[in-house]
Amino acid sequence: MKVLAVASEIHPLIKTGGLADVVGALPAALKGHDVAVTTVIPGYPAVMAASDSWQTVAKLPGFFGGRTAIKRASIGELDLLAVDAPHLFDRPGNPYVDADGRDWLDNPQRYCALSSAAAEICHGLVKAYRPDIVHVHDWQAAMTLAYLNYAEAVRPKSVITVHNLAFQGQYPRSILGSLGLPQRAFALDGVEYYGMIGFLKAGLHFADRITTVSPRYAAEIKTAEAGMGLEGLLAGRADVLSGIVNGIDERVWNPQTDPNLVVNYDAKSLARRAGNRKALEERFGLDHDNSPLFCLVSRMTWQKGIDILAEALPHLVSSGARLALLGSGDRELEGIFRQASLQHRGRVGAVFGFDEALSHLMFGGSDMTLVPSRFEPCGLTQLYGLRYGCIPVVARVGGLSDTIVDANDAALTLKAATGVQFQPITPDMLRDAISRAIALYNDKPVWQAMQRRGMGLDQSWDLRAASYAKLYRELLA
Ligand SMILES: Nc1ncnc2c1ncn2[C@@H]1O[C@H](COP(=O)(O)OP(=O)(O)O[C@H]2O[C@H](CO)[C@@H](O)[C@H](O)[C@H]2O)[C@@H](O)[C@H]1O
Repeated sequence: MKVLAVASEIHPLIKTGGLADVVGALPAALKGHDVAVTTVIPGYPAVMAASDSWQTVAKLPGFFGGRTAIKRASIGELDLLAVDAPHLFDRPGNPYVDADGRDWLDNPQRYCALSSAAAEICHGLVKAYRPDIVHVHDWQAAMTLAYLNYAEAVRPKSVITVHNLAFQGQYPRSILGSLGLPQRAFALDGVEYYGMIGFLKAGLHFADRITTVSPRYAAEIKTAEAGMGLEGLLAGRADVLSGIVNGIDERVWNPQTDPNLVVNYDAKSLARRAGNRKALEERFGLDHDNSPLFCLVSRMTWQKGIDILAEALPHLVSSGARLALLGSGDRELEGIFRQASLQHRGRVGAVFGFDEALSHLMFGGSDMTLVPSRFEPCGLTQLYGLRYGCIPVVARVGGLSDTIVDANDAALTLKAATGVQFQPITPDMLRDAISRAIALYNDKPVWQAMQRRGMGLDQSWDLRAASYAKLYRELLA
Protein backbone atom coordinates (compact mmCIF):
# COMPACT_ATOMS: atom_id res chain seq x y z
CA MET A 1 0.00 0.00 0.00
CA LYS A 2 1.29 3.46 -0.88
CA VAL A 3 0.68 6.37 1.48
CA LEU A 4 1.57 9.96 0.68
CA ALA A 5 2.22 11.85 3.94
CA VAL A 6 2.15 15.65 3.85
CA ALA A 7 3.74 17.72 6.65
CA SER A 8 5.64 20.91 7.35
CA GLU A 9 8.29 19.32 9.58
CA ILE A 10 10.16 16.02 9.68
CA HIS A 11 12.82 14.77 12.06
CA PRO A 12 15.82 14.73 11.63
CA LEU A 13 15.70 17.40 8.90
CA ILE A 14 13.60 20.17 10.39
CA LYS A 15 11.90 20.27 13.79
CA THR A 16 10.20 22.84 15.97
CA GLY A 17 8.14 20.39 18.02
CA GLY A 18 6.57 16.99 18.38
CA LEU A 19 5.00 16.99 14.91
CA ALA A 20 8.46 16.43 13.39
CA ASP A 21 9.16 13.46 15.67
CA VAL A 22 5.97 11.71 14.63
CA VAL A 23 6.23 12.42 10.91
CA GLY A 24 9.89 11.32 10.97
CA ALA A 25 9.36 8.06 12.85
CA LEU A 26 6.15 6.64 11.38
CA PRO A 27 7.44 5.72 7.88
CA ALA A 28 10.08 3.27 9.12
CA ALA A 29 7.60 1.65 11.51
CA LEU A 30 4.94 1.35 8.79
CA LYS A 31 7.35 -0.53 6.52
CA GLY A 32 6.89 -3.54 8.77
CA HIS A 33 3.16 -3.41 8.01
CA ASP A 34 3.55 -3.35 4.23
CA VAL A 35 2.89 0.36 4.00
CA ALA A 36 5.30 2.42 1.89
CA VAL A 37 5.25 6.06 2.95
CA THR A 38 6.48 8.92 0.79
CA THR A 39 6.50 12.29 2.56
CA VAL A 40 5.99 15.68 0.87
CA ILE A 41 7.74 18.51 2.72
CA PRO A 42 8.66 22.11 1.98
CA GLY A 43 12.14 22.61 0.51
CA TYR A 44 13.52 24.66 3.41
CA PRO A 45 17.30 25.24 3.36
CA ALA A 46 17.85 22.51 5.99
CA VAL A 47 15.87 20.07 3.87
CA MET A 48 17.65 20.80 0.60
CA ALA A 49 21.04 20.66 2.35
CA ALA A 50 20.29 17.25 3.87
CA SER A 51 21.06 15.40 0.64
CA ASP A 52 23.20 15.95 -2.44
CA SER A 53 21.19 13.49 -4.49
CA TRP A 54 17.92 15.38 -4.95
CA GLN A 55 16.48 14.54 -8.35
CA THR A 56 13.94 16.71 -10.09
CA VAL A 57 10.87 14.57 -10.79
CA ALA A 58 8.41 17.30 -11.82
CA LYS A 59 8.30 21.01 -12.60
CA LEU A 60 5.61 23.54 -11.73
CA PRO A 61 6.41 26.79 -13.55
CA GLY A 62 4.78 29.93 -12.17
CA PHE A 63 3.59 28.07 -9.08
CA PHE A 64 2.42 30.48 -6.33
CA GLY A 65 4.53 33.22 -7.89
CA GLY A 66 7.74 31.43 -8.78
CA ARG A 67 9.53 28.48 -10.34
CA THR A 68 9.00 25.30 -8.39
CA ALA A 69 10.42 21.83 -8.74
CA ILE A 70 9.40 18.64 -7.02
CA LYS A 71 12.57 16.81 -6.03
CA ARG A 72 12.97 13.32 -4.73
CA ALA A 73 15.58 11.79 -2.41
CA SER A 74 15.93 9.04 0.14
CA ILE A 75 17.44 10.09 3.43
CA GLY A 76 17.93 7.26 5.90
CA GLU A 77 14.65 5.37 5.82
CA LEU A 78 12.68 8.36 4.56
CA ASP A 79 11.44 8.62 0.99
CA LEU A 80 10.98 12.34 0.45
CA LEU A 81 9.46 14.66 -2.12
CA ALA A 82 10.55 18.23 -1.48
CA VAL A 83 8.61 21.20 -2.84
CA ASP A 84 11.63 23.20 -3.92
CA ALA A 85 10.19 26.70 -4.25
CA PRO A 86 12.95 29.13 -3.22
CA HIS A 87 10.60 32.13 -3.36
CA LEU A 88 8.53 30.50 -0.59
CA PHE A 89 10.82 28.30 1.45
CA ASP A 90 14.43 29.43 1.05
CA ARG A 91 14.46 31.44 4.29
CA PRO A 92 16.75 30.98 7.28
CA GLY A 93 15.78 29.83 10.75
CA ASN A 94 12.43 28.69 12.07
CA PRO A 95 10.06 27.62 9.27
CA TYR A 96 7.12 29.75 10.35
CA VAL A 97 8.48 33.03 11.68
CA ASP A 98 11.05 35.66 10.78
CA ALA A 99 14.05 36.67 12.89
CA ASP A 100 11.80 38.86 15.08
CA GLY A 101 9.44 35.98 15.80
CA ARG A 102 6.65 37.28 13.54
CA ASP A 103 4.73 34.89 11.27
CA TRP A 104 5.81 35.21 7.63
CA LEU A 105 3.04 37.22 5.97
CA ASP A 106 2.77 34.76 3.12
CA ASN A 107 2.35 31.67 5.34
CA PRO A 108 -1.08 30.93 3.85
CA GLN A 109 0.37 30.91 0.33
CA ARG A 110 3.46 28.95 1.47
CA TYR A 111 1.44 26.15 3.03
CA CYS A 112 -1.15 26.17 0.29
CA ALA A 113 1.74 25.66 -2.12
CA LEU A 114 2.80 22.62 -0.10
CA SER A 115 -0.80 21.37 -0.07
CA SER A 116 -1.51 22.11 -3.70
CA ALA A 117 1.70 20.34 -4.77
CA ALA A 118 0.67 17.33 -2.67
CA ALA A 119 -2.75 17.29 -4.38
CA GLU A 120 -1.05 17.39 -7.80
CA ILE A 121 1.12 14.45 -6.75
CA CYS A 122 -2.03 12.54 -5.82
CA HIS A 123 -3.23 13.22 -9.35
CA GLY A 124 -0.10 11.75 -10.92
CA LEU A 125 2.30 14.71 -11.19
CA VAL A 126 5.23 12.43 -10.36
CA LYS A 127 5.57 9.79 -13.06
CA ALA A 128 4.71 6.23 -12.01
CA TYR A 129 3.58 7.32 -8.56
CA ARG A 130 -0.03 7.25 -7.35
CA PRO A 131 -0.76 6.94 -3.63
CA ASP A 132 -3.64 4.83 -2.33
CA ILE A 133 -4.02 7.12 0.65
CA VAL A 134 -3.04 10.69 1.42
CA HIS A 135 -2.30 11.38 5.10
CA VAL A 136 -2.00 15.05 6.04
CA HIS A 137 -0.71 16.44 9.34
CA ASP A 138 -1.97 19.63 11.02
CA TRP A 139 -3.14 22.90 9.48
CA GLN A 140 -0.09 23.41 7.26
CA ALA A 141 -0.97 20.36 5.18
CA ALA A 142 -4.75 20.32 5.71
CA MET A 143 -5.63 22.28 2.55
CA THR A 144 -4.38 19.34 0.47
CA LEU A 145 -7.85 17.89 1.01
CA ALA A 146 -9.54 21.08 -0.22
CA TYR A 147 -7.47 21.08 -3.42
CA LEU A 148 -8.36 17.42 -3.96
CA ASN A 149 -12.03 18.11 -3.36
CA TYR A 150 -12.32 20.93 -5.91
CA ALA A 151 -10.32 19.17 -8.64
CA GLU A 152 -12.13 17.19 -11.30
CA ALA A 153 -10.15 14.01 -10.77
CA VAL A 154 -10.21 10.76 -8.89
CA ARG A 155 -8.79 11.26 -5.43
CA PRO A 156 -7.21 8.86 -2.95
CA LYS A 157 -8.77 8.13 0.44
CA SER A 158 -7.65 10.62 3.06
CA VAL A 159 -6.64 10.85 6.71
CA ILE A 160 -5.91 13.98 8.71
CA THR A 161 -4.03 13.84 11.98
CA VAL A 162 -4.45 16.67 14.48
CA HIS A 163 -1.32 17.15 16.58
CA ASN A 164 -2.55 20.38 18.09
CA LEU A 165 -5.94 22.00 17.68
CA ALA A 166 -4.60 25.32 18.95
CA PHE A 167 -2.98 26.01 15.59
CA GLN A 168 -5.68 26.24 12.94
CA GLY A 169 -4.42 28.49 10.13
CA GLN A 170 -7.15 31.14 9.86
CA TYR A 171 -6.91 33.83 7.20
CA PRO A 172 -9.12 36.56 5.72
CA ARG A 173 -11.50 35.75 2.91
CA SER A 174 -9.76 38.30 0.68
CA ILE A 175 -6.81 35.98 0.03
CA LEU A 176 -8.94 33.19 -1.45
CA GLY A 177 -7.96 34.18 -5.01
CA SER A 178 -4.25 33.94 -4.21
CA LEU A 179 -4.71 30.33 -3.07
CA GLY A 180 -5.95 29.08 -6.43
CA LEU A 181 -9.26 27.78 -5.09
CA PRO A 182 -12.62 28.50 -6.75
CA GLN A 183 -14.94 31.10 -5.15
CA ARG A 184 -17.47 28.36 -4.40
CA ALA A 185 -14.94 26.91 -1.93
CA PHE A 186 -15.89 29.73 0.44
CA ALA A 187 -18.87 27.93 1.94
CA LEU A 188 -19.86 26.19 5.14
CA ASP A 189 -19.27 22.84 3.48
CA GLY A 190 -15.90 24.11 2.21
CA VAL A 191 -13.10 26.25 3.62
CA GLU A 192 -15.26 28.93 5.30
CA TYR A 193 -14.77 29.18 9.07
CA TYR A 194 -16.41 31.94 11.13
CA GLY A 195 -16.29 34.31 8.15
CA MET A 196 -12.65 33.51 7.41
CA ILE A 197 -10.75 30.77 5.61
CA GLY A 198 -9.93 27.93 8.00
CA PHE A 199 -7.18 25.58 6.86
CA LEU A 200 -7.57 23.00 9.60
CA LYS A 201 -11.34 23.29 9.44
CA ALA A 202 -11.24 22.46 5.72
CA GLY A 203 -9.07 19.42 6.33
CA LEU A 204 -11.32 18.17 9.12
CA HIS A 205 -14.36 18.69 6.93
CA PHE A 206 -13.04 16.87 3.86
CA ALA A 207 -11.03 14.01 5.41
CA ASP A 208 -12.36 10.48 5.23
CA ARG A 209 -10.88 9.76 8.64
CA ILE A 210 -9.67 12.04 11.43
CA THR A 211 -7.14 10.96 14.00
CA THR A 212 -5.50 12.68 16.88
CA VAL A 213 -2.62 11.58 19.04
CA SER A 214 -4.39 10.09 22.06
CA PRO A 215 -7.85 8.66 22.77
CA ARG A 216 -8.43 11.08 25.63
CA TYR A 217 -7.66 14.11 23.44
CA ALA A 218 -9.98 12.66 20.77
CA ALA A 219 -12.74 12.73 23.39
CA GLU A 220 -11.79 16.15 24.81
CA ILE A 221 -11.87 17.99 21.48
CA LYS A 222 -15.54 17.18 20.99
CA THR A 223 -16.31 19.45 23.97
CA ALA A 224 -16.49 23.25 24.12
CA GLU A 225 -13.79 23.26 26.79
CA ALA A 226 -11.08 21.83 24.52
CA GLY A 227 -12.57 22.03 21.03
CA MET A 228 -11.27 25.55 20.32
CA GLY A 229 -14.28 26.40 18.18
CA LEU A 230 -14.15 23.15 16.20
CA GLU A 231 -16.06 21.04 18.73
CA GLY A 232 -19.29 21.16 16.71
CA LEU A 233 -17.62 19.92 13.55
CA LEU A 234 -15.66 17.27 15.45
CA ALA A 235 -18.68 16.03 17.39
CA GLY A 236 -20.56 15.81 14.10
CA ARG A 237 -17.76 13.66 12.67
CA ALA A 238 -17.34 11.51 15.80
CA ASP A 239 -17.91 8.35 13.75
CA VAL A 240 -14.66 8.90 11.82
CA LEU A 241 -12.63 10.40 14.68
CA SER A 242 -10.22 8.30 16.75
CA GLY A 243 -7.09 8.64 18.87
CA ILE A 244 -3.80 6.77 18.42
CA VAL A 245 -1.17 7.43 21.09
CA ASN A 246 2.25 8.50 19.83
CA GLY A 247 5.25 6.24 20.13
CA ILE A 248 8.87 7.23 20.38
CA ASP A 249 11.71 6.45 18.03
CA GLU A 250 13.55 3.93 20.15
CA ARG A 251 16.60 4.08 17.91
CA VAL A 252 16.97 7.77 18.71
CA TRP A 253 15.72 7.63 22.31
CA ASN A 254 17.66 4.79 23.90
CA PRO A 255 19.75 5.50 27.03
CA GLN A 256 21.95 2.48 26.29
CA THR A 257 23.21 3.89 23.01
CA ASP A 258 22.31 7.63 23.04
CA PRO A 259 25.44 9.51 21.88
CA ASN A 260 24.18 12.72 23.54
CA LEU A 261 24.62 11.24 27.00
CA VAL A 262 27.88 11.51 28.90
CA VAL A 263 27.27 8.04 30.35
CA ASN A 264 25.03 5.36 28.82
CA TYR A 265 22.99 3.14 31.09
CA ASP A 266 20.03 0.79 31.30
CA ALA A 267 17.47 -0.25 33.88
CA LYS A 268 20.06 -2.43 35.62
CA SER A 269 22.66 0.34 35.91
CA LEU A 270 20.62 3.33 37.10
CA ALA A 271 23.48 4.52 39.31
CA ARG A 272 25.34 5.46 36.14
CA ARG A 273 22.82 8.26 35.56
CA ALA A 274 24.87 10.24 38.11
CA GLY A 275 27.42 10.99 35.38
CA ASN A 276 24.79 12.70 33.26
CA ARG A 277 23.41 14.51 36.25
CA LYS A 278 26.82 15.98 37.01
CA ALA A 279 27.16 17.19 33.43
CA LEU A 280 23.73 18.80 33.66
CA GLU A 281 24.58 20.52 36.93
CA GLU A 282 27.60 22.02 35.26
CA ARG A 283 25.72 23.08 32.13
CA PHE A 284 22.94 24.76 34.14
CA GLY A 285 25.13 26.20 36.91
CA LEU A 286 23.38 24.10 39.56
CA ASP A 287 24.74 23.06 42.97
CA HIS A 288 26.28 19.60 43.13
CA ASP A 289 24.26 17.73 45.75
CA ASN A 290 21.89 14.82 46.14
CA SER A 291 18.68 16.82 46.13
CA PRO A 292 16.06 15.88 43.50
CA LEU A 293 16.59 17.48 40.11
CA PHE A 294 13.48 18.35 38.09
CA CYS A 295 13.74 19.21 34.41
CA LEU A 296 11.46 20.70 31.80
CA VAL A 297 11.99 20.64 28.01
CA SER A 298 9.34 22.58 26.17
CA ARG A 299 8.11 25.25 23.86
CA MET A 300 7.42 28.14 26.23
CA THR A 301 3.76 28.83 25.64
CA TRP A 302 0.47 29.11 27.51
CA GLN A 303 -0.40 25.55 26.43
CA LYS A 304 2.56 24.13 28.30
CA GLY A 305 1.64 25.75 31.65
CA ILE A 306 5.07 27.34 32.06
CA ASP A 307 3.47 30.23 33.98
CA ILE A 308 1.90 27.69 36.37
CA LEU A 309 5.36 26.29 37.02
CA ALA A 310 6.68 29.83 37.58
CA GLU A 311 4.15 30.23 40.38
CA ALA A 312 5.06 26.90 41.95
CA LEU A 313 8.81 27.49 41.62
CA PRO A 314 9.38 29.01 45.10
CA HIS A 315 7.80 25.87 46.56
CA LEU A 316 10.06 23.61 44.49
CA VAL A 317 13.12 25.51 45.68
CA SER A 318 12.03 25.73 49.34
CA SER A 319 11.43 21.97 49.27
CA GLY A 320 15.15 21.56 48.60
CA ALA A 321 14.80 20.53 44.94
CA ARG A 322 16.44 22.01 41.84
CA LEU A 323 15.17 22.77 38.33
CA ALA A 324 16.86 22.72 34.92
CA LEU A 325 14.73 24.28 32.18
CA LEU A 326 15.33 24.16 28.42
CA GLY A 327 12.82 26.13 26.41
CA SER A 328 12.16 28.60 23.68
CA GLY A 329 9.21 30.75 22.75
CA ASP A 330 7.40 33.44 24.69
CA ARG A 331 9.92 36.16 25.60
CA GLU A 332 8.02 37.19 28.73
CA LEU A 333 8.08 33.63 30.10
CA GLU A 334 11.77 33.40 29.27
CA GLY A 335 12.32 36.59 31.27
CA ILE A 336 10.56 35.12 34.33
CA PHE A 337 12.87 32.10 34.35
CA ARG A 338 15.97 34.18 33.60
CA GLN A 339 15.10 36.20 36.68
CA ALA A 340 14.39 33.04 38.72
CA SER A 341 17.78 31.58 37.87
CA LEU A 342 19.42 34.75 39.23
CA GLN A 343 17.24 34.81 42.32
CA HIS A 344 17.72 31.11 43.10
CA ARG A 345 21.31 30.75 41.97
CA GLY A 346 22.44 27.14 42.07
CA ARG A 347 18.85 25.90 42.49
CA VAL A 348 17.25 27.01 39.21
CA GLY A 349 19.05 26.97 35.85
CA ALA A 350 17.64 27.87 32.45
CA VAL A 351 18.87 27.56 28.87
CA PHE A 352 16.83 29.31 26.18
CA GLY A 353 16.85 28.06 22.61
CA PHE A 354 16.24 24.82 20.77
CA ASP A 355 18.91 22.25 21.60
CA GLU A 356 18.10 18.67 20.65
CA ALA A 357 21.32 17.18 22.05
CA LEU A 358 20.91 18.91 25.41
CA SER A 359 17.31 17.71 25.65
CA HIS A 360 18.55 14.10 25.60
CA LEU A 361 21.02 14.79 28.40
CA MET A 362 18.25 16.34 30.48
CA PHE A 363 16.18 13.15 30.46
CA GLY A 364 19.33 11.10 31.05
CA GLY A 365 20.47 13.09 34.07
CA SER A 366 17.40 14.58 35.83
CA ASP A 367 15.26 12.71 38.33
CA MET A 368 11.86 14.01 37.25
CA THR A 369 10.46 15.74 34.18
CA LEU A 370 7.66 18.27 34.59
CA VAL A 371 4.79 18.56 32.09
CA PRO A 372 2.23 20.99 33.60
CA SER A 373 0.33 21.49 30.31
CA ARG A 374 -3.13 23.08 30.25
CA PHE A 375 -3.93 20.80 27.32
CA GLU A 376 -1.78 18.16 25.68
CA PRO A 377 -2.83 16.13 22.63
CA CYS A 378 -0.27 13.44 23.45
CA GLY A 379 3.02 14.86 24.69
CA LEU A 380 6.37 13.26 23.99
CA THR A 381 8.62 14.50 26.79
CA GLN A 382 6.82 12.36 29.38
CA LEU A 383 7.45 9.35 27.10
CA TYR A 384 11.15 10.23 26.82
CA GLY A 385 11.16 10.64 30.61
CA LEU A 386 9.72 7.14 31.08
CA ARG A 387 12.27 5.64 28.72
CA TYR A 388 15.18 7.37 30.50
CA GLY A 389 14.14 6.66 34.10
CA CYS A 390 13.26 10.34 34.61
CA ILE A 391 9.90 10.16 36.38
CA PRO A 392 7.15 12.28 34.73
CA VAL A 393 5.15 14.71 36.88
CA VAL A 394 2.25 15.67 34.62
CA ALA A 395 -1.10 17.39 34.41
CA ARG A 396 -3.96 14.90 34.10
CA VAL A 397 -5.09 15.93 30.64
CA GLY A 398 -5.10 14.56 27.08
CA GLY A 399 -2.34 12.13 26.25
CA LEU A 400 -0.58 12.78 29.56
CA SER A 401 -3.54 11.15 31.22
CA ASP A 402 -3.43 8.19 28.81
CA THR A 403 0.30 7.48 29.12
CA ILE A 404 1.15 7.95 32.82
CA VAL A 405 -0.16 5.92 35.75
CA ASP A 406 -0.35 8.10 38.88
CA ALA A 407 1.50 6.81 41.93
CA ASN A 408 -1.58 6.67 44.16
CA ASP A 409 -1.85 4.03 46.87
CA ALA A 410 -3.70 1.57 44.66
CA ALA A 411 -1.24 1.87 41.75
CA LEU A 412 1.73 1.56 44.11
CA THR A 413 0.25 -1.56 45.69
CA LEU A 414 -0.41 -3.05 42.27
CA LYS A 415 3.11 -2.06 41.16
CA ALA A 416 1.66 -0.15 38.23
CA ALA A 417 2.66 3.45 38.99
CA THR A 418 4.90 5.24 36.49
CA GLY A 419 4.64 8.90 37.50
CA VAL A 420 2.69 11.61 39.29
CA GLN A 421 -0.42 13.31 37.92
CA PHE A 422 -2.23 16.39 39.15
CA GLN A 423 -5.60 17.97 38.54
CA PRO A 424 -7.03 20.60 38.44
CA ILE A 425 -4.18 22.29 36.62
CA THR A 426 -3.37 25.01 39.12
CA PRO A 427 -0.19 26.17 40.90
CA ASP A 428 -1.56 24.70 44.14
CA MET A 429 -2.00 21.25 42.69
CA LEU A 430 1.39 21.43 40.98
CA ARG A 431 2.97 22.29 44.35
CA ASP A 432 1.23 19.26 45.79
CA ALA A 433 2.48 17.06 42.93
CA ILE A 434 6.04 18.32 43.42
CA SER A 435 5.84 17.42 47.13
CA ARG A 436 4.47 13.96 46.33
CA ALA A 437 7.24 13.38 43.80
CA ILE A 438 9.90 14.41 46.31
CA ALA A 439 8.44 12.07 48.94
CA LEU A 440 8.55 9.19 46.45
CA TYR A 441 12.11 10.11 45.47
CA ASN A 442 13.16 9.78 49.11
CA ASP A 443 11.84 6.20 49.21
CA LYS A 444 14.58 4.67 47.07
CA PRO A 445 13.17 1.12 46.57
CA VAL A 446 9.79 2.50 45.44
CA TRP A 447 11.45 5.14 43.27
CA GLN A 448 13.77 2.76 41.48
CA ALA A 449 10.95 0.30 40.89
CA MET A 450 9.00 3.11 39.21
CA GLN A 451 12.02 4.06 37.10
CA ARG A 452 12.50 0.47 35.94
CA ARG A 453 8.80 0.02 35.23
CA GLY A 454 8.74 3.09 32.99
CA MET A 455 11.93 2.06 31.22
CA GLY A 456 10.48 -1.37 30.48
CA LEU A 457 7.29 -0.14 28.79
CA ASP A 458 6.91 -0.80 25.07
CA GLN A 459 6.61 2.64 23.54
CA SER A 460 7.84 1.64 20.14
CA TRP A 461 6.28 3.03 17.01
CA ASP A 462 5.74 -0.52 15.84
CA LEU A 463 2.68 -0.92 18.09
CA ARG A 464 1.23 2.42 16.97
CA ALA A 465 2.06 1.83 13.34
CA ALA A 466 -0.13 -1.27 13.49
CA SER A 467 -3.07 0.98 14.42
CA TYR A 468 -2.38 3.35 11.50
CA ALA A 469 -1.98 0.41 9.10
CA LYS A 470 -5.32 -1.00 10.29
CA LEU A 471 -6.99 2.36 9.73
CA TYR A 472 -5.55 2.60 6.19
CA ARG A 473 -6.76 -0.93 5.38
CA GLU A 474 -10.24 -0.18 6.65
CA LEU A 475 -10.34 2.85 4.38
CA LEU A 476 -9.38 0.84 1.33
CA ALA A 477 -11.68 -2.08 2.12
N1 LIG B 1 13.86 24.00 23.53
C1 LIG B 1 13.88 22.76 23.07
N2 LIG B 1 15.05 22.17 22.73
C2 LIG B 1 15.07 20.90 22.26
N3 LIG B 1 13.98 20.13 22.08
C3 LIG B 1 12.80 20.67 22.38
C4 LIG B 1 12.67 22.00 22.90
N4 LIG B 1 11.37 22.26 23.10
C5 LIG B 1 10.71 21.15 22.74
N5 LIG B 1 11.56 20.20 22.31
C6 LIG B 1 11.24 18.88 21.78
O1 LIG B 1 10.15 19.04 20.86
C7 LIG B 1 9.23 17.97 21.04
C8 LIG B 1 7.95 18.52 21.63
O2 LIG B 1 6.96 17.57 21.52
P1 LIG B 1 5.67 17.57 22.42
O3 LIG B 1 4.89 16.38 22.03
O4 LIG B 1 6.06 17.64 23.84
O5 LIG B 1 4.93 18.94 22.12
P2 LIG B 1 4.43 19.82 20.86
O6 LIG B 1 3.46 20.73 21.47
O7 LIG B 1 5.56 20.40 20.13
O8 LIG B 1 3.72 18.79 19.89
C9 LIG B 1 2.37 18.62 19.44
O9 LIG B 1 2.44 17.43 18.63
C10 LIG B 1 2.94 16.31 19.34
C11 LIG B 1 3.08 15.17 18.34
O10 LIG B 1 1.88 14.59 18.02
C12 LIG B 1 2.05 15.95 20.51
O11 LIG B 1 2.67 14.92 21.26
C13 LIG B 1 1.83 17.17 21.40
O12 LIG B 1 0.90 16.87 22.42
C14 LIG B 1 1.36 18.36 20.57
O13 LIG B 1 1.17 19.51 21.36
C15 LIG B 1 9.91 16.96 21.93
O14 LIG B 1 10.68 16.10 21.15
C16 LIG B 1 10.80 17.86 22.79
O15 LIG B 1 11.88 17.16 23.36
